[in-house]
Amino acid sequence: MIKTELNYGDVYLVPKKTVVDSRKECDTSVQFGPRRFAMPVYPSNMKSVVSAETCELFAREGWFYTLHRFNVDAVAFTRYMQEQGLFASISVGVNDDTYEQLDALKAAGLSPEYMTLDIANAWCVKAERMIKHIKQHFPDTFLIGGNVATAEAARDLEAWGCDAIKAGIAGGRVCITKNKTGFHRPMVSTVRDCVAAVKIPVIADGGIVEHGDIAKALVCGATMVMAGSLFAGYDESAGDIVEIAGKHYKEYFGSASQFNKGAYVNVEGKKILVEYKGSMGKLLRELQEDLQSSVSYAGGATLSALRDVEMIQVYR
Ligand SMILES: NC(=O)C1=CN([C@@H]2O[C@H](COP(=O)(O)OP(=O)(O)OC[C@H]3O[C@@H](n4cnc5c(N)ncnc54)[C@H](OP(=O)(O)O)[C@@H]3O)[C@@H](O)[C@H]2O)C=CC1
Ligand SMILES: Nc1nc2c(ncn2[C@@H]2O[C@H](COP(=O)(O)O)[C@@H](O)[C@H]2O)c(=O)[nH]1
Repeated sequence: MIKTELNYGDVYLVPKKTVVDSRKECDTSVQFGPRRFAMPVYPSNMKSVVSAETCELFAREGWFYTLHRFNVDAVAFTRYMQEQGLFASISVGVNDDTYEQLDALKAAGLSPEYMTLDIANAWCVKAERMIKHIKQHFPDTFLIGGNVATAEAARDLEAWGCDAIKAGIAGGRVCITKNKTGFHRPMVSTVRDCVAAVKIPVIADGGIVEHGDIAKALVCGATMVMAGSLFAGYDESAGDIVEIAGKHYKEYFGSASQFNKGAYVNVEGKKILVEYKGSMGKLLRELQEDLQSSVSYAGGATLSALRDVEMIQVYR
C-alpha cells in the first residue's frame, strides 16, 4: 500500500471568528528555548543565506538566527555576539573539525546559548555521538538536532538529548536529494508526525513558498520555521548579487552543492538565482503583518490560536 502525504500547497486553513479589533493586536512572539523572539521564522543556516552580519541584524531585531557552519570561526563569533550583549547561535557538524571547534570554545570559556547540529540525516550514529558529546560538555546550551523526517527519528534525537529537533528532508528549493536518492517526505506530513512523537519543540525546515505556509507549519504543530529561499534575495542576504540583462538577482546555493563544497562529491544541492528585492526590513515587516493576519483568522490574539485550526486538503 502506498501512502498519500501532504505538502503546504495541498492544504488550506479554515477561518474562525475574529476576536480582535485590529490585526496589530495579534502577538507573533514565541518562546524558544531560553529566549522569546519576535517571530517564529528564521533564515536557513546556509552560506548563501546568512553571514555573521545577517545574524547580528536578526539578533538585534529580536528574531532568532543560526550562523551556518562552513569556514566560520565559532569562537570569534560567539565571543563577539556575547560581548555585544546578544545571544550566540552557531551550527556544528559531526566530524573531527567540530570536536576541535568545541574544544576551542571550551578552552576559551565560551558557551553559545544555542547550537544546531546540521546534517542531512541526523538519524545516524555520528549524530548520536555528537549530540551526547555536546550535551555532556555544553549542558547549558540549547541544542537543536536535525534534520529528521519521521516520528521514530524524532523520538531517537529527543532520547539522545536534543532540546529541539529540525524536521524536513529534501523539501528545500535548492535540494536535489529527492532526484538523486529518491528520498523525501512532504512537509505537512513530516511536521505533524514529528510533533506528535516528541515533547520538545519542532522546527519545520524548508519548502516555504508562500508566507501563508508559515502559518500552515505552525498549525501542523511546529514551534519555529526555517526558510532559505524566502530570505535569499535581499541586500542583507549572504549570496552574491548578479546582473543579467539589466535585472538583478542574488545567488542562492545548497549547502550540499558543488559551490558550497568546492568539489563535485556527494552533491545533493544546486545553485539558482532568486529575484533581488532590496532591503530585508520590508520582508520582516510583511512577514509579521501576514502572520498577525493569520492569527486573527485563527480566532485568537496569540500564536497559540493556530494550534486549534482545521486544515483541509485541496484536490487539484
Ligand atoms: N535538509 C535536507 O534535506 C538536506 C540538507 N543538506 C545540507 O547539506 C549540508 C551537508 O549535509 P551532509 O551531507 O549531511 O553533511 P556533510 O557532508 O558535512 O557530512 C557529514 C558527515 O556525515 C557523513 N555522511 C553524510 N551523509 C551520509 C550518509 N548518507 N551515510 C553515511 N554517512 C554520511 C559524511 O561522510 P561521507 O561524505 O563520507 O559520506 C560526513 O562525514 C548540511 O548543511 C545539510 O543541512 C543536505 C542534504 C539534504
Ligand atoms: N537537499 C538539500 N537540502 C538543502 C541543501 N542546502 C540546504 N538545504 C535545506 O533546504 C532548506 C531551505 O529550503 P527552502 O525551501 O526554504 O529554500 C535548508 O534550511 C536546508 O534544510 C542542499 O544542498 N541539499
